[in-house]
Amino acid sequence: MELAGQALLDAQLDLWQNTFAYVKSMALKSAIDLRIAETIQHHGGGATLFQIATRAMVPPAKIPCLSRLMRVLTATGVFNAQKTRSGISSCEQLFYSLTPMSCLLVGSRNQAPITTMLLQSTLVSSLFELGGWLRRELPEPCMFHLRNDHTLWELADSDPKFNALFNNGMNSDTEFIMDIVVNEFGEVFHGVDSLIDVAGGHGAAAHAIMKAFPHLKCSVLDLDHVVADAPNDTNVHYIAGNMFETVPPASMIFLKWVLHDWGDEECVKILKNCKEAIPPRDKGGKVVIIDIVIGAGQSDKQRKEMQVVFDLFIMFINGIERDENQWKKIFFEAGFRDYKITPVLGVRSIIEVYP
Ligand SMILES: C[S@@+](CC[C@H](N)C(=O)[O-])C[C@H]1O[C@@H](n2cnc3c(N)ncnc32)[C@H](O)[C@@H]1O
Ligand SMILES: O=c1cc(-c2ccc(O)cc2)oc2c(O)c(O)ccc12
Repeated sequence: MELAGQALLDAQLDLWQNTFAYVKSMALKSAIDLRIAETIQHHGGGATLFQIATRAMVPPAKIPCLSRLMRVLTATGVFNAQKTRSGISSCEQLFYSLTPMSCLLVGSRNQAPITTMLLQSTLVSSLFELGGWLRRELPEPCMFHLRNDHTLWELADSDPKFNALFNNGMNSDTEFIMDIVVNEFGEVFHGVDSLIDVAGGHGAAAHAIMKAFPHLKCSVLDLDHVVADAPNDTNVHYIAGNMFETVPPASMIFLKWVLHDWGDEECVKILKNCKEAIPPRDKGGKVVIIDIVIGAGQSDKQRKEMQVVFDLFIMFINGIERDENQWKKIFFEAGFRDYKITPVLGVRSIIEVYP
């Protein structure tokens, strides 16, 4: 392909957009670190540069740099900026406000904890290993292990700060998505009287389900050290155990963001244990999975791109996002007979699996 003129410059622009994508990520991270969305909300939905600088403790000499950061965050749709005349001099100044994206950095649907977790250095730096990791023969450590000398789960177990960052991040995601699941797709839980949230962490999903359906008896199964730190002020019942060994009985088994951590063989093992835990289909038994199904649902470019980017991202812990055929294969190998994919959670789907 011989490019010339404008096409050549457009190609360079594409290259730069991909090369500098991380600068946008770091601008977003700094907006969270400096609590800019909270400052805008604190000032009634519109804040000046000076107000943002004051609450973020940015010294006067750095205000021009902060202004340049705000220019990027406005250009990339994180914030809006509007010119307004104010004060005695009636000079023009910018008022920054929230966009739908930055509304997710404040309030009850706050996604700042998961965004902070995703943009911290142990995770981001793992992806520096991608090229080298691809050249290594199997079996070998995942990118996270190569970079940090521990698996993610080992680090969570040994480093309380990392553990808190990870659990708070996962909790904020769970609260966000479960609010939609129970309010808009609550029929998934109809006819169910007991549920085990397998590998449910600190129980944010079980808590949301119990709040919406108080008759439902909800338990969380997770590893000893996770259950040891679980909150004790809820009606959720916590069970310390290993999903590869056994899953306690219930009419429904719930798995959110769990199977994408594991290869097919491990998933089949987990799903077989889930199948043993539930009654037959005509007695209401089913497994409900919240995960990505690549290619399911609206196939707009942005959604499809996010699904495959997420798949590459989760490779950092040897995880995988699956398409329908890949899911089908593990369901049938685990002995299930039927499944239904409802692709209604943005890039994620609700998958109901029947014995
Ligand atoms: C990505 S987190 C998902 C947590 C939760 N489902 C959510 O969406 O917030 C994966 C969870 O799997 C748990 N886990 C890993 N190995 C496990 C095992 N063998 N048995 C039970 N839980 C396990 C981890 O402790 C962690 O809480
Ligand atoms: O490192 C992660 C990140 C996530 C994740 C990303 C985006 C969200 O909105 C929620 C969660 O999920 C993970 C996960 O499920 C896992 O088992 C390991 C690592 C991560």
